Amino acid sequence: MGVGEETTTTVANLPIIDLSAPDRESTAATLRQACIDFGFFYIVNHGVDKDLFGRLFEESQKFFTLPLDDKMKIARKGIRGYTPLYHEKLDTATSTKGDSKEFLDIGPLHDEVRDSNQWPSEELLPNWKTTVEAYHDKIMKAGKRLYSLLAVALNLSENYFEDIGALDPPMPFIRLLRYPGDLSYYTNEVLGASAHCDYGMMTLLAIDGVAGLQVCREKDRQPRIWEDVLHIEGALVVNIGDLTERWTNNVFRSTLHRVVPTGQERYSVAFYLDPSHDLMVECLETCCSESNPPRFPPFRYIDYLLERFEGTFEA
Ligand SMILES: O=C(O)CCC(=O)C(=O)O
Ligand SMILES: [Fe+2]
Repeated sequence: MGVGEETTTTVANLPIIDLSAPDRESTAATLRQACIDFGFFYIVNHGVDKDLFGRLFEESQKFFTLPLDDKMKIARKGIRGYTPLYHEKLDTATSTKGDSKEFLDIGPLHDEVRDSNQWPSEELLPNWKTTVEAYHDKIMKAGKRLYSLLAVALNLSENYFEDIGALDPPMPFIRLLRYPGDLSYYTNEVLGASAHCDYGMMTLLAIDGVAGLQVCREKDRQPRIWEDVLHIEGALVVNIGDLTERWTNNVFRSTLHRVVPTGQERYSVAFYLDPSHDLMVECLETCCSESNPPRFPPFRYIDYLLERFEGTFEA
């Protein structure tokens, strides 16, 4: 767990945002406060039903249960495909081997790039692709609702992110993750996911009910205080990424988080809701003023993203 870090006993009391609530102004106000206080919240009534979550986790489990040779047939090329245990290290400040997790990244599914994805063999897993595509479809719809709610929460027009081309095209990634249950895969330094902030706009995370996810609200304070994020049946956990922190001039926070081992195997599915790679990101007009000037110069999203990836993957 690292020197100077406390073990956690408290539970993060994260706000719950109802995506289908009729009063959008009041939902947006709750979202704003959640992004200022925590950078993490739950969403409910998001349009992904229990049956689809069930099928998604079932297919995920089937993939990770395949022999390593089969999984390596779709080993990561660029930023898509399978990454075995210990090959990614989210906390680049530590000198140990990578995180104890394996995962499969499925990139955007719009027409021009959908063929760049690597899918498990249809003979081995006949329902895999259709299940992940169905999940992508539903969660992207939830993501678009979040985009407009976020705009309202920032005192911008509801279509703000669409109007500036953030969805032109959107570049979301689905990451299916498995953390081994056997504690011999971990050490004090090797966690399931080492402490990190997400890079992009927002992450919508489906977790399977096994504990392990923790947040640290004060990233610069030592020792770090970690709080457990509990699973709420049917809810997704959402967190703000560094891109949004910069976009909002640090008004919304991108919160440090990690996954610690519990002795139980754990599955999760992250949906990184990322904007168009060519998007120019500059401080939102509602987040700066003469007395509070922008803290970050404008940047093109892909340039920033590639910089963030540096050093996290083993060559
Ligand atoms: O598996 C989890 O619960 C967290 C995953 C995560 O933080 C990430 O993929 O960025
Ligand atoms: Fe994360």
